[in-house]
Amino acid sequence: MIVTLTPNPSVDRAVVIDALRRGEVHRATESRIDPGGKGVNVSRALAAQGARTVAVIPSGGPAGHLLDDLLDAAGVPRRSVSVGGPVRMNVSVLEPDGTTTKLNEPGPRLSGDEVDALLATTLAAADGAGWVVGCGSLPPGAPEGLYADLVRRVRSRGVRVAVDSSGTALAAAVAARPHLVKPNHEELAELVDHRLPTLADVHAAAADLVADGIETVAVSLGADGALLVTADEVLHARATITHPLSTVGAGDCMLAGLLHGLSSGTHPLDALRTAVAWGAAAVTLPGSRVPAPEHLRAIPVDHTRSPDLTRPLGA
Ligand SMILES: Nc1ncnc2c1ncn2[C@@H]1O[C@H](COP(=O)(O)OP(=O)(O)O)[C@@H](O)[C@H]1O
Ligand SMILES: O=P(O)(O)OC[C@H]1O[C@](O)(COP(=O)(O)O)[C@@H](O)[C@@H]1O
Repeated sequence: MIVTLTPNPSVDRAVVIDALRRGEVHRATESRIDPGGKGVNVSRALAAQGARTVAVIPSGGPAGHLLDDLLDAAGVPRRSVSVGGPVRMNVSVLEPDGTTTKLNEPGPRLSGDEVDALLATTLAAADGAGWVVGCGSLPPGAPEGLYADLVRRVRSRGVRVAVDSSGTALAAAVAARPHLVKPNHEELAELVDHRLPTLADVHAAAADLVADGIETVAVSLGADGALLVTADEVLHARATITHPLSTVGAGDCMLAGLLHGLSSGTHPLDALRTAVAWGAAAVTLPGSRVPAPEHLRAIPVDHTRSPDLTRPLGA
């Protein structure tokens, strides 16, 4: 069982237009809504593959009701904590060449009691879980150290804990030593405060985090796949997708596949292969739709225990 905490979930609207031009009226050719927020997507991806999960979210306002309904309709188990402010609605603008522009709202302001209720609900759900994962940005009112607090409290219960966030929330969480972090390329560069142009740079930054006490650092690298670093191994996997449709939620599907693989006790290389297959399958689907088992069959994944670290990224 994998428990996800998304302190700032969303209803995601994806609109397809021919090309984005500032200041002009655009007529969308397609649109869809999905339940959103990073941990919500991790739970959706797990549930779509028949894996056990529960999503802990704050729920308030009309978008909160819609989010609850969308999750119920998708068969994603949830524990919603009622909050006063309205859940946010995020918009992704998708262009036919694969460019995705995301407009993310800040989210509702949470009170101290609401934050405490979210943590308490997550800890209650964590009893007997394989992993707990805290994901995404923090809404206004949530303390910067929320994930660090989550990490300490989940660890003290003997449960494994992961964090997928960015900026100061990620930096604070890293100091509390989660078992696993999943930054993307940009988030890792921001965390270590310098550019990471090659796989060797990504490896060095990830290895430093491992040396600081994080067991597994998995860095998602978009079309360059993902690098997984532990004290013993450096693993790389990637899948080639010729026509990406939407990258929204790909990182979340990748993390879901990784945690699923690791909790099934497979070797980390197999878990990374699963992760990359789930992430790559997600980019072949519209909006933040998560892959079903049939979407994974057509995704061949190259994987290696000895990656060429001199390779520039984005080549
Ligand atoms: N254009 C792409 N081609 C193939 N795989 C992709 C592509 N974009 C993303 N992926 C897959 O999805 C995963 C997550 O994507 P990434 O963009 O790194 O995450 P995030 O959404 O967190 O920024 C990658 O590790 C990779 O497996
Ligand atoms: O919490 P943040 O950083 O604002 O991100 C939330 C948004 O990111 C998503 O979780 C998608 O994440 P990724 O594209 O990074 O995988 C959306 O569902 C959601 O709208």
